Amino acid sequence: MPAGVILAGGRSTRFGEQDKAVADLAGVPMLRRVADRIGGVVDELVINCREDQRDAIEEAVCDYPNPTKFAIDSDPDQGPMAGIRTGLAACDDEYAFVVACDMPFVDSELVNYLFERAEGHEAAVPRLGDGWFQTTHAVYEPNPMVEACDTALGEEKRKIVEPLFELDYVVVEEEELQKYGSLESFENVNTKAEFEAAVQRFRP
Ligand SMILES: Nc1nc2c(ncn2[C@@H]2O[C@H](COP(=O)(O)OP(=O)(O)OP(=O)(O)O)[C@@H](O)[C@H]2O)c(=O)[nH]1
Repeated sequence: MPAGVILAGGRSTRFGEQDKAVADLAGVPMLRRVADRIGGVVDELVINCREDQRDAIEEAVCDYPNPTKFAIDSDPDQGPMAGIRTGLAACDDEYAFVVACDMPFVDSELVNYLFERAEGHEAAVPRLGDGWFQTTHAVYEPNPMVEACDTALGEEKRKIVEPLFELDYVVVEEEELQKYGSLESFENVNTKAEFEAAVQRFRP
């Protein structure tokens, strides 16, 4: 089975004081909810974060059933693309699903489908009806994507779609995604209000 990479190296500025990765989402840290949701479709889990986040995140995944490793940012605050790069560089697998720590509704059926669509290509990237590529909810072949991120970062191109254009990638459109899973998968939690709304949805 392939790997899962959870991105958690952001500063949660819209969220407030606390690191949203480990915020208690109806009894379970948010990042752990993401990990649990994808646990059946990935065998190893790579967590990208800063060194100062590590202890709290380690506690959140200490009893996670699959092998877990950390990919720590040597140069923090370089944006999500740098996080994707660091996370993927720690993967030995043929493919990896990259997901943000603030996507607690991630749907494993969709993740499975993205792995299928990536076969024979270097990436499978969803695109929703609004036209945005969901690069932090996508499957990549680690080596080519790491190389493409290095090129983009080296040229100071910070847009997260930039490395894609170096890859043989397939776009998975909203209409297709809907047939295989729930679009809730792409919802992310940025603010306290969004977090409270998510808590209500997780409460029995
Ligand atoms: N490694 C790394 N990951 C990042 C960085 N910035 C954002 N991310 C991750 O990328 C994903 C999407 O980022 P955002 O939703 O903007 O999260 P954030 O940056 O923590 O939140 P804001 O500060 O409110 O923008 C999250 O999983 C973040 O943890 C960064 O500078 N480095």
